[in-house]
Amino acid sequence: MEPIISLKNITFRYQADQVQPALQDLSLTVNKGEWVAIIGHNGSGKSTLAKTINGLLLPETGNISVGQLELNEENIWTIRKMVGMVFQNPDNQFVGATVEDDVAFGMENQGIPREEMVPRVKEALEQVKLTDFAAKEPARLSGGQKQRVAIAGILALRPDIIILDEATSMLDPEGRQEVISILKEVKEKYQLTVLSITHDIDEAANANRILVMREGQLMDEGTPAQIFSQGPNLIEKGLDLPFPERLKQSLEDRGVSVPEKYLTEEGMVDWLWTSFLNK
Ligand SMILES: Nc1ncnc2c1ncn2[C@@H]1O[C@H](COP(=O)(O)OP(=O)(O)OP(=O)(O)O)[C@@H](O)[C@H]1O
Repeated sequence: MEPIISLKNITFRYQADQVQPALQDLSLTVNKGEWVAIIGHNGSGKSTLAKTINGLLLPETGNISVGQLELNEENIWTIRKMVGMVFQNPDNQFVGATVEDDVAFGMENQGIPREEMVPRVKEALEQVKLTDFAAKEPARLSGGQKQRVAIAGILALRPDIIILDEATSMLDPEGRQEVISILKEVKEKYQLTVLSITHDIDEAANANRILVMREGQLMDEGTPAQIFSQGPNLIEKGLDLPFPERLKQSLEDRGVSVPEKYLTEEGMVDWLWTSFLNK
């Protein structure tokens, strides 16, 4: 496995006299092609972490590497090109008068020639399934469509890493699913590394690994199955319980003995089927 993001002993304070740093001696590695979800309560340092990775915030101690580069003032712009960020509020991310202008905006900023921009906008819109919306005003789109436009704008810049900072938290369930399914597709197609900060169980379930933050530090990490099987403790860690786990608890409360291992929804249906319905 090849590390693509590496943080070593990062401490960050917003004010010099802040007693509890936003990030405290934090070390972590994300491998190329991995999807890592970061969960944790409000204020645990997740957004701060995301902003240190592309140099929006500079830590007071520690080292950050992205790809082969150690983040410093000289290569901060190279690193920003490697890392695309999607933020929480879809309405704060628009600059273009139409969807295609918006997707092209980042490329204009990078001075990419027009003849290259045009096919890239087309491809990016195809990828997020919004080709028919190219000439529409962004304000007319749903929340999920707006976040897909934001993703298209990033894809057009050909990044190596996409960081989503609660990018699905303001969306309705349908919009959330749209965004998650697009992300899965583009991650595979472009071999991207994905870092998603989320409270949403479905989004976290797609990760290869979940990191749990508390008070600026990592307090736990594991596969989704390992983390989800912690049951009610998950709520403490900033996630809602997955449906099969909630169902297991209700059954247990009613005296039904349930498997200890984590069950996906499919696994739960199989188990219910074989345990009860066949009897
Ligand atoms: N601009 C700021 N100025 C001062 N303190 C800040 C600022 N932004 C965040 N903090 C503080 O830094 C700590 C970490 O905040 P951060 O936003 O990284 O947490 P988070 O886990 O992303 O929370 P949320 O889920 O609410 O976004 C918190 O104590 C927060 O109050």
